Amino acid sequence: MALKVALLGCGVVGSEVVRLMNEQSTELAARIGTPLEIGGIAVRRTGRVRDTGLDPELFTTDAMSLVTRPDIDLVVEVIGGIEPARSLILAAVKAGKSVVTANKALLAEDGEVIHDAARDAGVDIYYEASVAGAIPLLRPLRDSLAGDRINRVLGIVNGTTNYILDRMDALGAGFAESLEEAQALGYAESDPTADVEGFDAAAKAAILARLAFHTPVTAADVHREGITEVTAGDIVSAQAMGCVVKLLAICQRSEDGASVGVRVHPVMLPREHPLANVKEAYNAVFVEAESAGRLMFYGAGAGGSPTASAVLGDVVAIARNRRAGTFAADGDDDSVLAVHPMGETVTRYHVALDVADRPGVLAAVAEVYAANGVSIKNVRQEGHGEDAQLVLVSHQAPDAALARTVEQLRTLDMVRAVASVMRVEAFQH
Ligand SMILES: NC(=O)c1ccc[n+]([C@@H]2O[C@H](COP(=O)([O-])OP(=O)(O)OC[C@H]3O[C@@H](n4cnc5c(N)ncnc54)[C@H](O)[C@@H]3O)[C@@H](O)[C@H]2O)c1
Ligand SMILES: N[C@@H](CCO)C(=O)O
Ligand code: NA
Repeated sequence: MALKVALLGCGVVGSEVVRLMNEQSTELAARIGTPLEIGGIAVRRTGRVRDTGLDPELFTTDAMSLVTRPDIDLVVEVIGGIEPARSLILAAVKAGKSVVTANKALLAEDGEVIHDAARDAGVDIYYEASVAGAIPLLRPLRDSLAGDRINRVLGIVNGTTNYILDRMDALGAGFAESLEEAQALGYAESDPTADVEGFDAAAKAAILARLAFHTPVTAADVHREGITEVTAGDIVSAQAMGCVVKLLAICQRSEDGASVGVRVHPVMLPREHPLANVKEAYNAVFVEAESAGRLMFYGAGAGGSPTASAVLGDVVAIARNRRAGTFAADGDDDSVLAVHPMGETVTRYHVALDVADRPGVLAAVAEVYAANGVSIKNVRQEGHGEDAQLVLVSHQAPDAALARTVEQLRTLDMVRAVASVMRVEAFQH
């Protein structure tokens, strides 16, 4: 008997899922031990002629009836957004169907409800495509690393912003013109807010943190800063330190192990770090685990066919589970660690100050750092006379103390302007 798949959404990803299921039907059937068949495709409008080679009767606008149809075994949700995706997934799960979804926004907002429902119903929910597209990442975190203790995850999980920052680094271009170029090439959407403001990366950070630390984390727990304020001057400052600027999703266990911090913001990263060499719109995730050490996962984070590859991998995994008469309950959130606020997260700051080159300036600046309990790692001066710049890199300190330091530096008479402020990341050990 064929395994019947209901497809919800036939856009960029959905249409590639259809194409690959058709093209690889023989291989997929061999791998699963039974043929895969598309039982129905939910679309917003059925009017358009579709170039899928499929029976037009398969298309429906009634997604709810499709997901609960008794002959459907498995539902693939590639509509995106919160509703109706959430109601459709919950209805499918309650009707005993396993689900594959690429929907990071929904999983980051309401993942626990969906995972609990799947566990209660004894069905699978797989979502490899939701973070870093084609890159096998979530199942390695969930399965291969289940015997280890993960301390930190650093990820370039948004291709659009990586492309923009890469152009700024390579060409000295500004943010606005790099964004325009990304849009012209089809990397950035016409409304790029979710990417450039870090919402997309924050949703992915929540999903990664949940899997890495076995604890519930939602998008609301993630501190988020995008790249719209990164200037050509920041990039030059980074280059002067042998760094590149990257937008990172960072999920980090606190030193005492009692809590986790989850954040998305631009960082300066030394060029020798493997993530610094992730160019264009590629994604990569760097995992630091107690026993496994440093691991990196690299590849295409988006695009119809890479994302469909991850979706189909999940379909095969679920099909194999079904044949074995089992399902793989997702991370049972055994830890329930607190998520600490950004102010308590330990970070380091790079700060460049436009100052006049006069006696007492460095002392006054150093005093502000000292008053906030922040130790300076190194300081250098660029230029001289009225055009001097002091560049300071701090040791690690709570982010709140560093942010306070910068605010107080702004009020010093001898500081003409705070030219660049950015957190610095490096290898942890
Ligand atoms: N495109 C990528 O590279 C990529 C990568 C990783 C994850 N994803 C995720 O995959 C999902 C789909 O992304 P996409 O790029 O294919 O989006 P898309 O906009 O191209 O496709 C979504 C499709 O769903 C349809 N749709 C909307 N509401 C519907 C409804 N109620 N019933 C039936 N169909 C409906 C839309 O008409 C559209 O054709 C999203 O969750 C996205 O975050 C996409
Ligand atoms: N918009 C995302 C792709 C989908 O996750 C990116 O730029 O990486
Ligand atoms: Na992935």
